[in-house]
Parts: sequence; structure tokens; C-alpha cells
Amino acid sequence: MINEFIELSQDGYGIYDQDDILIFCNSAFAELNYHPKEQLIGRSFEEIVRLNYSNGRGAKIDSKDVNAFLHYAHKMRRSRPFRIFEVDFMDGRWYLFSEQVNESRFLLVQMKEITKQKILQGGLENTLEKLSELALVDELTGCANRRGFVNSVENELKRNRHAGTYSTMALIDLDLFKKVNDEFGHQIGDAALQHVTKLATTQLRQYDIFGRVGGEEFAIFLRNTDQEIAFNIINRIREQIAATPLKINGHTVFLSISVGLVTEDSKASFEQLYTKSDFALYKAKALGRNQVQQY
Ligand SMILES: Nc1nc2c(ncn2[C@@H]2O[C@H](COP(=O)(O)OP(=O)(O)OP(=O)(O)O)[C@@H](O)[C@H]2O)c(=O)[nH]1
Repeated sequence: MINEFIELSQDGYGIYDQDDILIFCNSAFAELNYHPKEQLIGRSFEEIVRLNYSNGRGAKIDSKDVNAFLHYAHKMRRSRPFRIFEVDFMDGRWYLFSEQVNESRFLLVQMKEITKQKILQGGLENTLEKLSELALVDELTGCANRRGFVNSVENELKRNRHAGTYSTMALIDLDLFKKVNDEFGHQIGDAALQHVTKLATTQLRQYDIFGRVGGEEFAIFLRNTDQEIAFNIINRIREQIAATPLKINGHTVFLSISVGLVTEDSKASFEQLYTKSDFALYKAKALGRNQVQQY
């Protein structure tokens, strides 16, 4: 009875003896090895692999070197009483293989097709990756959004808590941005936000953290940077933005930024840095905009 069900099964079943000669297989196993049962039984595992490989069929062999693959497979087969692993085939199908060894070192192989599950899993992984990216990235400018910025800065602060170094946070707000939108329209306003992002990020070092933390508000975190150097970097960004108007659709849009900056030792929290730089930003606005003020 069990033999009848094994023969009917969609899963492939095969038994290799201690010399790795195939002594039994069902029809599904034969079909998965692209030969009738009679042509497979009596052949060794190695012969079957070589046969499929020479016909461009069977398991995808990463190294493109069938000898290296066989060397690896021989090492792994019977290395444990039970093994389970996934195999992708040259025709695009995926199989879950399991190998069971008995006391006489005979090996029972079971092959179950999992192509559908692999496709779903791949789609799900891609979607998850995109979703987590979306959660941290600002769609308009491509830089970190508020959450992405906070995450990165908090990780950095955690890493540097005991380093005894200085870090700087700068809060940037576009000046009179409402007028830009009112005069040129929201679309050009959006382009201005992209323009500012590009100008700022090209001035920054690879490990500086930049993000859009509000509608027309950006923030920069400079680790390991004392006040004077930080001021120079941020002021250069301010000068560059003031000197590089956005030219778009025949318009020239002049932009400037106000910046509040604070430098603290590595024990400061994100909230402390943010509150202090916001305070300095308020000062920069009150004193006439297009300037950097330090806390
Ligand atoms: N185009 C565009 N505009 C935005 C976006 N987010 C916020 N804004 C605009 O930014 C403007 C901010 O205006 P306010 O907060 O009044 O400040 P301001 O005009 O920049 O003036 P000051 O900050 O005082 O220099 C508003 O008009 C918002 O509509 C966005 O994603 N795209």
C-alpha cells in the first residue's frame, strides 16, 4: 500500500545504497531527473548528476564546475543523519531536498517542489525591503526623512556615548519659502527643496547625517566635529545655497537658509541637541535670516 502511495506522490523519492548507487525511485523522482526510471536505477549519484549537467538540466551549479560541485556534494551527503536544503534548478524550479541516512548508510532522498513559495517569498522580501526603505526615506528629496534622521543620529549617539568627542547638530529652515510657493507654484517649491538637498549633501562627508525633518526644514548631524569646523561646513552650505539660485522653466528662484547650530559632547541626547539647535535657528530668523547662529 505505502509503495502505491509513494509511486503516486508528486514528491520525488529515491534511495541510494552505501556506494551511492540508486536502487529505488518513484516516477516523480525520475521525472525530476529527466529520465525514465529504468535508465536511472543502477546508476551512481555522480553519474546522474553528470548526465543532467551535460544536458543543461538539474540543479543549478553555482561554480559552473561540476567536479567542484560533486566534491562538495560527496562531502555533505551522509555527513549527518538528516539534512534539509533548498536547490534551484536550471529550469527555474525550486526544490526542498531532504536526505535521511539509515544504519547501513543507505540514503533516502525526498524532493518537494517549492517554486511557488520561493516566488511569493521573493516578492514578500522585496516588498518588505521597499516598505522599510519608504519608512525612512523622504520621497521628494531621496534623503532620510524625519524618522530616518532620528534613527541614524540616535544610533550614532549610542555608539559614541563614551567616546568623549564633540558632535554638532544643525537645523536648517528655508527662508520665506511660503513666498516661493506663492510666486512660482508648489511644483517649483518642490524642485527648490530638491535643489537645496543636492547642494547641501554634495558639501557633506560620507558619514555626516542629513535629513528632511519637516516640510521646509532639514537637519544635519556631524559626528566628531568641533564647533569651529562645524560652523565652517554649515556656513559654506549656506553660502552655496545663497549663491546658486534654482533655474527652472525660465524662472530664477533665489533661495536662502537660516541655520541653528549646537555643538555638544557625546553625552547629549537627541532631544537636547534638537531643542538647542531649534533655539539657535529661531535666533537666526529673528536676526534677519540667511545666516548661521550657534546656541
Ligand atoms: N512646495 C512645497 N512647499 C512646502 C512643503 N512643505 C512645506 N512647504 C511650504 O513651506 C512654507 C513654510 O512657510 P512658513 O512656515 O510660513 O515659513 P517661511 O515662509 O519659510 O518663512 P520663514 O521660515 O519665517 O523664513 C509653507 O508655505 C508650506 O506650504 C513641500 O513639501 N513642498
